[in-house]
This record gives sequence, C-alpha cells and structure tokens, in this order.
Amino acid sequence: MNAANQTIYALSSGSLPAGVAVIRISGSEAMHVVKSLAGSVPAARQATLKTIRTRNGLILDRGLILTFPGPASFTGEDCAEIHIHGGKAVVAALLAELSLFEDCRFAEHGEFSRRALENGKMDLVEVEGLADLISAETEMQRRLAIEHAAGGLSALYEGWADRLTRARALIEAELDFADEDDVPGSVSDLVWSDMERLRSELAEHLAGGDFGEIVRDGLRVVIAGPPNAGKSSLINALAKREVAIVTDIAGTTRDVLHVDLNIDGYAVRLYDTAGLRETEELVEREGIRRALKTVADADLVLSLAEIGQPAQTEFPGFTGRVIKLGTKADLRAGANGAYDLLISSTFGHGLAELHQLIINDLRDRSPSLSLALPSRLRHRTLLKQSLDALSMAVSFDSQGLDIRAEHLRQSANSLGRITGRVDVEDLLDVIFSEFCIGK
Ligand SMILES: Nc1nc2c(ncn2[C@@H]2O[C@H](COP(=O)(O)OP(=O)(O)OP(=O)(O)O)[C@@H](O)[C@H]2O)c(=O)[nH]1
Ligand SMILES: [K+]
Ligand SMILES: [Mg+2]
Repeated sequence: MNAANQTIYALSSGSLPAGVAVIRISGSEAMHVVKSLAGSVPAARQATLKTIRTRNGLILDRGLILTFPGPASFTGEDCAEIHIHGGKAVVAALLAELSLFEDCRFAEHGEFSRRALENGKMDLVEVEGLADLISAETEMQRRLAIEHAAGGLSALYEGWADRLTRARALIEAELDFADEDDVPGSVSDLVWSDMERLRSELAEHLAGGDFGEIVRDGLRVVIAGPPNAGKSSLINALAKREVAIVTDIAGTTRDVLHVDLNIDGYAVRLYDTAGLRETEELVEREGIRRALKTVADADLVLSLAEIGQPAQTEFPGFTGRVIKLGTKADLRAGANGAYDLLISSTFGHGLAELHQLIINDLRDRSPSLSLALPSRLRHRTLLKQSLDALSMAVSFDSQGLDIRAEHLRQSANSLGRITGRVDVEDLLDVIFSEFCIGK
C-alpha cells in the first residue's frame, strides 16, 4: 500500500501532560484499529467509554472512543478519535501500539487537512483559514480566520467565478450566432455592464487585502528617532517587560528588536531600532542601516524626540503614517504643538493615549465591518491576475469578442486557483508544511 493510502494517526490535542489527550486516526484501517484496541466498534458519532488494551491484552488506559465513518468525517475517510488521559507515557504507549498495525503510520504535517482537501471536504481557502484559526492569538485574527475557514470567502470567489463563466457562455453563444442578423445586441450589453460591476467589486475586495494582511500578520509599528530619545524605554513600557537595554549612553541599541502586542484584539508587532545619527562607528552604522530598512517596511512609524527637539517627519523609503511623540514629558512642563502626543515612559504618561492612536490608525485602515478579506500574498496575487484579465475583457471595445471571452476565462481561472478548483498541485506542499501534526 502506498503512503497516500495508508491509515494515519497523530496526537491532535496540545502539549503533554494534559487532562485529556486526543489521538486521531484516519483511513481504511481506522475501524479495524478501534475494534482491536477496544474490543468492538462503538456506534457512529457517539462517545463511548472503553477499556483500551494492547494486542497482548494488557490495559493501556480507559477512555472515550468516537468513530466517524466516511465520507461524513473531517477527512472524508473512516475516522476515529481516542480520548485518553494526557500523560506522556500513556500517549507514548498508545502511539507505539498504533505503529504496530499494518498499513498504519504517523501522520505528516497537515495530512488530515490535506486528505480533507483531496476528498472535497474543504477547499484551499478553508484549509488556510483553518491553519490561521489554529494559530490565531488575537480576537481579530480569529475573526478573520473563521471567515476563511467557514467558507465565507470561498462562496464569494465561487460566486464571482460562476458569474464570469456565465458571461463567457453568453458571449460565446453570441459568437456562434454572429452570422445571423437577428441576434439582439442587448444581451451583450447586459453582460458587459455586469462585468464592469464585477470589476469594481473585485478591485474593492483586492484593496481590502492590505488590511487583511495586517490583521493576519500584525500591524508593523516601528519606533524611530535619534539616540537617547527614549525608544527602548518606550518598547519596554508598552511590552511591560525589559525587552531592550536602556542606558543613558547614546547608541545603546544596535539590533532591531521586536515584541508582539495585542491591542484591542489586533496583533501589533512593535519594533525598537538604533538611534538615527551620522556616525563613523562601524557597528552603529550597521544598526542604523537596519533601522532604516525596518522603517521602510513599516505600516506605522512612531517618531520619537525628546521634548523640545523636533521629531523627524520624513523617512527614506517610507510613505506611510508618522506619529510624532515628544518623550520624557516629565522633564518639562507644558505641551508643545509640534507633537501628536507627549509621553513619559518612566511614569507611564500618555501610553493609554498612544494605544488609542494605534487603534484609531487600525480603524482608519479597515475597509468595512466585514472581515471577508484576502489575507495572504497568494490570494492577492491571484486576485490581481483575475482583475487584470477582467479589465482586459471589459475595457477594449475594439478587440474581437473571442479575445474578450478568453480574458473572461482567464479571470475565472485565477479565482478558481484561490479556492483550488483549478490546478494547484504544486502549491500544496508549501501550504501544508505550515500545519502542525495532527491537523
Ligand atoms: N526622565 C525620563 N527619562 C527617560 C524617559 N524615557 C527614557 N528616559 C531616559 O533616557 C535615556 C535613554 O533612553 P533609551 O530608552 O535608552 O533611549 P533610546 O532612544 O533607546 O537610545 P538609543 O538606543 O541609544 O538610540 C535613559 O537614561 C532613560 O532612562 C522618560 O520618560 N523620562
Ligand atoms: K540610550
Ligand atoms: Mg535604544
């Protein structure tokens, strides 16, 4: 039997020890394995308490067994779950026992999901959404992931692909009858006005990808400014721990450091960087080079300056938003209009207001209340291809109908590749390698 047909098993629950551990089994041998371990196969989808024994009759543990005969299972194959006590030795003993069954082996990364995809239980966007759901750490990441995992986005793409395909069919029908004089032009007009509408829907959706990626990967906020402005003190104050070294020596920070924060349910990755100044010192220069590169890749820059000093507003290669922060406000009284906000990391002043500025920035970026947004480069690339093909189809009146129909076909194909309806075999290894074992 080749590897793809073998029955697979893995620990699907989290790290051990734990109260309960769940071992999942999928494949044609699943029911045979359950019968051998538990003496009989419990009724489908009913948790049943069983004594689990080795093939020599020794008791391994007692636990719940659930069976899901295919195709009504996660993978579409015969599946079983064994819920045992989550002790390391208990789980090791059961996994060792499972390895003795013929045509059974330990699952690879994401192999359960891969089988679900191959058996048509999920499409590619749903599979990616599931991976994101499992790794979601903030509420907004969870909400975005569930849109993908639960099929919201797939339905949108399939609806659009169907619309493109129907339009192409109508255009091709018109081509077939082109010799006959009595074909009304109005069908074609209706098709093209609908395609024009679809083009703006697609463009709007694609534009939401910036925000989708920010929700999924986190907003990149970079702290920048001259040496001793208090950059490292700020990252420490926001992280509530000593992430970075703070001294009164200018040029303390050299490497780029970061912490992940959860601000109002959004993932925010905050970077501390080397102080920006002219210097001949080799290590510091390298630090500054890295700082500027990090700034260029930022979504939002916090430009720090000690109160009284001007805050830098322009950074090479960065066109996004800059928030000017006057630091060490405790040293001098009185606000100065040159800053967006005055803070004191030492005393915690202004930090709540800074949180609010970051939240406002995120809200400004959000295209809509819905999180049915593309969130990966893969989605964006294919959406862009789909949009480009559709734009070609609608915007050149002079080209032949057959060419325009071909553009419609290409546009639908690109959408089909997002959900995996159209050839994606080469992509699968990359996508599933992100998964943990047991998913
Ligand atoms: N009074 C006061 N001092 C501060 C405050 N924030 C930082 N400092 C002091 O300013 C000095 C420099 O702080 P750092 O956080 O190391 O500054 P930096 O911008 O990271 O400096 P480099 O890494 O050298 O670029 C330290 O002595 C801090 O204790 C503040 O809010 N109030
Ligand atoms: K310093
Ligand atoms: Mg520093």
